[in-house]
Amino acid sequence: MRNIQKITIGIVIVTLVILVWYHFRANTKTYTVTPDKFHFANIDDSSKGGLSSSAIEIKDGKAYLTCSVVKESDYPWPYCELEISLSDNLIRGIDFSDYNKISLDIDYTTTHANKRLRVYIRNSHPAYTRVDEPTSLKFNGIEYPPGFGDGAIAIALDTFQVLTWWIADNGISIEHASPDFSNVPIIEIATASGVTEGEFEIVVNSIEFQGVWIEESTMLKGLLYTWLLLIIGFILYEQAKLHRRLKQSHKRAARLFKLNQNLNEKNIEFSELANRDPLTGALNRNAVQDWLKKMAQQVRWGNQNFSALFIDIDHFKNVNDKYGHQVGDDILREFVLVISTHIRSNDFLVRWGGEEFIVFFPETNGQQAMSRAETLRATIAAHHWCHNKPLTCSIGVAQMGEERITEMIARADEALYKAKGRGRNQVVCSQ
Ligand SMILES: Nc1nc2c(ncn2[C@@H]2O[C@H](COP(=O)(O)OP(=O)(O)OP(=O)(O)O)[C@@H](O)[C@H]2O)c(=O)[nH]1
Repeated sequence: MRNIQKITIGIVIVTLVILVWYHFRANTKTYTVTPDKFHFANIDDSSKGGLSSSAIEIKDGKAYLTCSVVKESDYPWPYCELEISLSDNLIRGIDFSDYNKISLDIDYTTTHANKRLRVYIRNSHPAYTRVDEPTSLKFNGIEYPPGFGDGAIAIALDTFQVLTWWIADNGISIEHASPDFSNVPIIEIATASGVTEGEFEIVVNSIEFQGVWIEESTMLKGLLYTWLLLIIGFILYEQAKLHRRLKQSHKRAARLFKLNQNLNEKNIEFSELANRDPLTGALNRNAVQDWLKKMAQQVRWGNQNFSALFIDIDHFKNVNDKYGHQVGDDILREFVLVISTHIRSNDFLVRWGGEEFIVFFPETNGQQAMSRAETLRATIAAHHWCHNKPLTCSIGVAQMGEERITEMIARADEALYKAKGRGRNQVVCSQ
């Protein structure tokens, strides 16, 4: 399996796991505020000159606050409340900014018509908190009717509001006028603001802050970016692969091109070799076969004269015997060179076998051929050879008549035979 497929399958599985995990709320985080962990205390207006009274009892992890609110005093806002200290000072509290709800399970009974409770989550900040002044803690507040036996009610923290009198009295800047839960040393649960008198019982069954480890939007963004990265990665990977393949195929094409060139060169070389005698470089029989057929046709149609010279080196065996085969080879090569330089460009010199050569003369009749044969014979006889000894040759001449090429060659051969018989180093023309 390709790597990209493995990565895709991996990310699909991770995506599904995250979605399932999110769906079943495994993402939820909680922070419980209980009397076991924190100090729960009762407060009432008696400390401020009021006549109200209250008592608190902690039992089975629950807090029971009973309270009699009495108005007949100079204190204008009688109340009682449950104060939960999350810290031993007003400066350092708990950071709940990562939570988005507070779940309150409170049973509330009262003789008063107002069945609501005030909940304050007090926040501390150096900008407005004074160490010895509890009212300087920010009032993030809400009022709600908890009911009795209704179970937990989750209240979104963003529904809390900062009390306007606290903002005004403390000269709070706009920057700090909005709810803040980043440093909470105190939570307060108090009777409603309009309460004047009556009997109250507040039972705090549980207080729990709720949040999520990862916000849904963050999670979705994360998944989206991961998929985008994967797609971009995939496109880049495919492009790189395509580029690589293209480069490889260019290289292959260049290699093939070179190979073809070499093959062509070799073909030319081989066909040359096939047409040439490897020792002397003179043409061989094969090289002139087609050309000879054409010439024979031309002669038959009366278009031209065509003659052949059958040339044989005299006593060549003696040369071999006396100077060695190697020198014999050198003389053969030299012989071809001398003849080649004394014939026309449209004449053909062919090594017919051993030390026998044929020169084909197109556009040449028997008389002209005799004359040129004589010149060649004289040139050979006058040449200064590599073994420093004179060398001669005998030549049989034939002009092509109404016959086949082989017949003309046979006649030239016969003439050569006659030349040899007459003492060599001479030219004899076939009649
Ligand atoms: N060095 C060399 N010798 C060759 C080659 N081909 C043929 N010969 C020799 O050519 C000689 C031909 O000898 P013969 O046919 O007896 O004739 P000759 O000695 O030339 O005498 P005449 O033709 O009668 O004048 C032989 O000794 C061959 O070995 C070759 O490629 N290289």
